[in-house]
Amino acid sequence: MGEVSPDVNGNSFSSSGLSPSPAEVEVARPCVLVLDFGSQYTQLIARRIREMGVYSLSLPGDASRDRIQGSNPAVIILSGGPESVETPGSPSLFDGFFDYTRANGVTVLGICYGMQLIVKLLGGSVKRATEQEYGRTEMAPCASSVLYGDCENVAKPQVVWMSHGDECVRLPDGFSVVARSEQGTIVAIENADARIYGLQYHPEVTHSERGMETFRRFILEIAGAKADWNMEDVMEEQIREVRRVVGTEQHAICALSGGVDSAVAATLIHKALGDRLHCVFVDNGLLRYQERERVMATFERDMHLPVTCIDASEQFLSKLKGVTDPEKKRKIIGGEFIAVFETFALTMEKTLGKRPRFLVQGTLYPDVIESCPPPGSGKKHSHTIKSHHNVGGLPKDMKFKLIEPLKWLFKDEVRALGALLQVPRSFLKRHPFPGPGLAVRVLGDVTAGDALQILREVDEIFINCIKEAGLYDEIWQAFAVFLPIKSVGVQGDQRTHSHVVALRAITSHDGMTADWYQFTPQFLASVSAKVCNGVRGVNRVVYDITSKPPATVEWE
Ligand SMILES: Nc1ncnc2c1ncn2[C@@H]1O[C@H](COP(=O)(O)OP(=O)(O)OP(=O)(O)O)[C@@H](O)[C@H]1O
Ligand SMILES: O=c1[nH]c(=O)c2[nH+]cn([C@@H]3O[C@H](COP(=O)(O)O)[C@@H](O)[C@H]3O)c2[nH]1
Ligand SMILES: NC(=O)CC[C@H](N)C(=O)O
Ligand SMILES: [Mg+2]
Repeated sequence: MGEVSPDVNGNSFSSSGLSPSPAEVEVARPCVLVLDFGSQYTQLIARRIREMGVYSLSLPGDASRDRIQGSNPAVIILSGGPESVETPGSPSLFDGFFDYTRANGVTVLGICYGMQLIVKLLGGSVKRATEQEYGRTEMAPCASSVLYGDCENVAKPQVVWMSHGDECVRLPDGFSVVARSEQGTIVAIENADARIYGLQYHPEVTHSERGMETFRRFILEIAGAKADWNMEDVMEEQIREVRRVVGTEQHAICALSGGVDSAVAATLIHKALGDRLHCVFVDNGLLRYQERERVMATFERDMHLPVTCIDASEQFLSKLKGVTDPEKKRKIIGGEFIAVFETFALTMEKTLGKRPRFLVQGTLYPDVIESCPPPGSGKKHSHTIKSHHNVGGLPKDMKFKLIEPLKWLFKDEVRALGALLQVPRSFLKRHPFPGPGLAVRVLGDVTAGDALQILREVDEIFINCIKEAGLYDEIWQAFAVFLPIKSVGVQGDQRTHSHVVALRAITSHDGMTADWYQFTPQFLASVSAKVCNGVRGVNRVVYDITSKPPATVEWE
């Protein structure tokens, strides 16, 4: 474990040992192997397995027989993916895959695309569905299966999370249907003799209410995997790894944002490097109401980390002037962040006598997944959903080597690691705030009119109302969005033609799937009144009632 491998930008980083690079896969220890067909959830599957204390790796879906065999899988999970199995050239398994699994007693589970692939390859049929299913769907087991605890849950409905447009319409010989959705779609299949199972929905996402129960039964009972892997080793492993990569002389800069991830990353790296770590917080002009003052005060008071604050707001905003394309905005912001860090490194060189060569970022796995396929994750079939500023938004020629100790972790794992590292609770409880900040919440040109100012005021009112109602901790993330449209209103008997703002609040565990938060109508009414009364230029407030999928959390 712990090879230095090139990251998405061609720089070096220390891989965490949680999701090894291909070079690290030559391990004889039996594992649960996730074969990746480009799902947004591949690492989530691997992570769910880690939560069960079971060792897990991932490889590309079309990996060769030798590569798969070399990783010694006791169980193979075929992930979902954006392609259709009916499209010529769509990713598939090596020839003779099922002969191999049968001969070696490997248990197989296909999820979504993975299930469709099983059905197609073994002689059943998959078609474009008349009704696509995205997000919340109700289904019920229709036959006794260990997946659902034998007879116990037959005919009992459960809410599951779907994301598919194709469906299995005829099963291969030896397979039976064990669950259907409320509209009759086949959502679970099995061939217990051949040890092959399939789920059309995503048991790995927390919004599938009993998904983990089913997933657990599959891994532990049906496949009989061993639970002998310990997540607490991660911290020690990372500290050792960072020391190895940075050595005893070099210095590192840590980009601190006031958010959970960078606070945890900084604490971890501080343990490894001590005062060779130099933290920097950037005011990019896209921060929330009084964010800079609040964050700097918290760093000093609670974290006792020396942090330099750099005001680069004019630099960011001038580059963003007139830019409306969301991906362009993200790339500009990623580039400007690095430009600021490089200038800071030069300043540090004057006092230290050497330039810090490493940049620590609190990048998480969801940032990476949605930005681009990371090497070593086995992902090469995924679509880019958005380029997170700290991953897909970075310039190719940057001079730092990246250290991203949380790169294979999800938010809730980071919070758990933070608690282990005694990061103050005030940090761990904060809602996530994206690096590109309000730029992805002002749709269109960020610098147009007083959009940023209006958004800051609306956001502050909304968050304060949530805090006053005691709801902050049960909501995963809440914010306002500035829409580049105006609507007609009547205020004080006068006709107004003013801005519309949207409010969004979600529940989630890891940012990968989310549901909208169900406020009471009274709460929404009071926020709406406060916003229209208190913020000049706004005469209409709407509430976003879309889950992820089909929407993402941020609007851009
Ligand atoms: N204003 C900023 N100044 C310096 N670094 C930043 C800033 N905003 C973001 N970053 C860097 O980008 C990384 C990714 O941002 P992201 O918002 O995902 O994480 P976070 O801010 O640490 O945590 P959270 O997701 O809880 O807000 C951060 O961990 C940090 O390293
Ligand atoms: O560091 C970040 N850099 C980014 O560029 C970025 N874009 C989105 N987010 C946050 O990630 C989570 C998932 O958001 P999306 O569903 O909008 O992709 C949510 O918590 C988002 O706020 C970002 N974080
Ligand atoms: N999430 C998935 O795996 C989707 C599989 C396939 N692309 C479909 O739409 O049915
Ligand atoms: Mg943040």
